[in-house]
Amino acid sequence: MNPNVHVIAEEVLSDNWYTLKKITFDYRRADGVVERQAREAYDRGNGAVILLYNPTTQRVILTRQFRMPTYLNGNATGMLIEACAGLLDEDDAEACIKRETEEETGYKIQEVRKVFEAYMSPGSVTEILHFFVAEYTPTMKTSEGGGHHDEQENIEVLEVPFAEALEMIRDGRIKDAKTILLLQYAQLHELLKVPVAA
Ligand SMILES: Nc1nc2c(ncn2[C@@H]2O[C@H](COP(=O)(O)OP(=O)(O)O[C@H]3O[C@H](CO)[C@@H](O)[C@H](O)[C@@H]3O)[C@@H](O)[C@H]2O)c(=O)[nH]1
Ligand SMILES: [Mg+2]
Repeated sequence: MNPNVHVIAEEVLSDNWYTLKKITFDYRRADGVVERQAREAYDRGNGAVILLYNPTTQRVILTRQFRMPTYLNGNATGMLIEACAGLLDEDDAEACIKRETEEETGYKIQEVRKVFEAYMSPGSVTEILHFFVAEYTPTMKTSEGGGHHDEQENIEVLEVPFAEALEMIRDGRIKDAKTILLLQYAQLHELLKVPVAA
């Protein structure tokens, strides 16, 4: 607990699919002056994301789906290429990401490795995201994937050469922060080889 923060009031502004609150609080600045502030916070729970990579074929598994908030903000088709991800429910992050991987991509994976956690939009969204990587092989593909039919997910599964995925960051075809973080993690830690450009 932070002794410089004293919450005065919490008001629920919206409680539909997720929850938007307005928090009024007193904040003691470094110079000792106490200021009253208000901040809105959107709580949609926490999430997990995973990069599936195959060191033999030098490929990664990504997904493509429609994301309305991006459609509202400059993404002409609303389609977004992302690493497989999902919101946590009662399960822990590792169990959640294994289940989500099977639902969305059709790969049934046993071994995952957690690499870091990050707040993705700390000024407005409460969510912390758990980042994973895992190796996949063609034999792990047990179904088509595509996401939950009940949840109208319509997720397309893409298998992309790693070098091309990195190129897609540079040319703007990949514009999702969690996906960029994981692809750059893979590059930094040499999970896959990137051919040296001629
Ligand atoms: N009806 C309705 N459904 C919603 C709404 N918001 C989300 N959903 C549905 O709730 C489900 C959530 O699917 P998940 O796969 O669990 O989550 P995600 O949306 O892929 O979230 C992942 O990506 C986010 C964006 O990068 C991350 O923020 C999140 O942590 C996670 O990694 C999806 O079927 C989505 O359509 C809503 O307002 N109304
Ligand atoms: Mg998802």
